[in-house]
Amino acid sequence: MTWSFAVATQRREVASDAEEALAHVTEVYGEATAALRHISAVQAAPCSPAHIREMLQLAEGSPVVVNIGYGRGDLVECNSWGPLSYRLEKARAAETMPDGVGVAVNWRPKNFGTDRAMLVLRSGGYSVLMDQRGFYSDWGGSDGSKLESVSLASGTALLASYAESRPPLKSDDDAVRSSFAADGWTVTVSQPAITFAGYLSSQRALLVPLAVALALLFGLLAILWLRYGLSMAGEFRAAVRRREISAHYQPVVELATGRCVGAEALARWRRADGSQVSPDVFIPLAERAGLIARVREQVVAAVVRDLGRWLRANAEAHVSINLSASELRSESILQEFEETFRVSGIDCRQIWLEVTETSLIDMAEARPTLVELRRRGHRLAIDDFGTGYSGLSYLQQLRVDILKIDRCFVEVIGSDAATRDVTGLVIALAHQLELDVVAEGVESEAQAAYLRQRGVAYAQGWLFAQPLPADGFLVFWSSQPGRIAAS
Ligand SMILES: Nc1nc2c(ncn2[C@@H]2O[C@H](COP(=O)(O)O[C@H]3[C@@H](O)[C@H](n4cnc5c(=O)[nH]c(N)nc54)O[C@@H]3COP(=O)(O)O)[C@@H](O)[C@H]2O)c(=O)[nH]1
Repeated sequence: MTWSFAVATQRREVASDAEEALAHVTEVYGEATAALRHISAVQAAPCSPAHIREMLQLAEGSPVVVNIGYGRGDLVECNSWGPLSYRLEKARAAETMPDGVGVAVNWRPKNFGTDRAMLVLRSGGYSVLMDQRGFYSDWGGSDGSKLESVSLASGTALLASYAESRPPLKSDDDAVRSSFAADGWTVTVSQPAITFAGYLSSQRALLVPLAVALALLFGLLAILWLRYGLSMAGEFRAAVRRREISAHYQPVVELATGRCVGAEALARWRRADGSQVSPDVFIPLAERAGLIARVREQVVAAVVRDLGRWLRANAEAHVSINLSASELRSESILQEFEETFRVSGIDCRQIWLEVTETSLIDMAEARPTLVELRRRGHRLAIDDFGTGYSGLSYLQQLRVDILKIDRCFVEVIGSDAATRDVTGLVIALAHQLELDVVAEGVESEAQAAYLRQRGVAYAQGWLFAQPLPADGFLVFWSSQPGRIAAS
């Protein structure tokens, strides 16, 4: 049971107790009015022995009536115990109940004990005395419920006794209260409000085993995750050692003509069981294990092996390669690239280099490497543009050539999302900076049309092609009108 459910349940319980209390009050009152009706119908001479006997029998036979008195004027002449030898004034009825019976509340008769509070029902010459404690006792509420007050419609509350004066209510304490009114009566029932600590303790029998079960489950999951992570890390390390990282190529198309102009190389790792592991998993693993440079080196080797001939045959085509932040911190990549592209005969201008905004946070470390790579002819692209945390200050410190608009700005095109307008602003900004724009993650013709209309030069995404193995990419390239595959 949840906490809010427990609170609502308590409120419902107190409300139902209030209804029950009111039923009890009207029942008690009903017994007294029944006695009043009965005695009013008796034909005996007033205050005769027969009349007094009737009054005594009724009082003794009723659980709620204490005494019945009779008198023709303002004084009681006789009651259930006999004719009165002293002067006793009748209680004055201050209110009238819906059934027409006049009542005096909280009457304190001298000869019944000083703390007893009586309700007196007046009709004809009769006064029926009820002990008001009867309203408060045996009303049958739930455990912890207390009948706080019984009042008349006027608001006058009935004391249970003068010794134990119930009203006025304390309205500012920590209790849940409910009032119910009907037939000229209003009752208020209360229960101490459940506290959260009390709730927890009441749920202990359920919560303790649940907590233990959850702790065991989490422990087990942590162990499995750790073992999986460790085995995955070990497996990956071995795969890198065996040079098993390959590349797939996602075509980049020119939006104005629809023609493929190049590709993005995306690292791929196929495990021994044939399953592919997403780069979203193994690239962070490589970063943590200090293996990212070796992964990138294998991707570059794959590009040279897979597409070297094609690049040499198509001087205007390009392949872009992702660089990680850690690789920009050292200059070792410079020598490696220099050698690789010189030996393979690939023009550096055909190798675009993608870096994310976030990797440029430490510009002082990244800048020298990137400036030198660009001087050699590589084109620099800012990947996932708009999703980094670096602000745009890097654009003042580093000359770049291309902005790759992140998928999240493309997928909102045509939707009602608040970021929809940002897409247009990002494109306008890139144009203002005289940069080429590549839109990522284009999946629909409507998105392509929007981008084309705003002068975006290039796009990649499932609308055109998924990342393809080298063979598939070359088939895609040569199927374009006017394109020839490398022979
Ligand atoms: N440092 C390096 N990071 C790399 C390298 N290879 C990949 N990555 C990064 O891993 C991330 C996931 O890449 P991947 O699972 O390959 O996903 C790419 C595409 O498949 C996917 N994509 C392309 N088009 C669509 C599309 O229309 N819809 C859609 N839902 N997804 C699409 O996007 C990923 C390419 O993202 P990006 O690089 O931002 O262009 C990814 O962050 C890679 O960068 C690596 O060698 N080094």
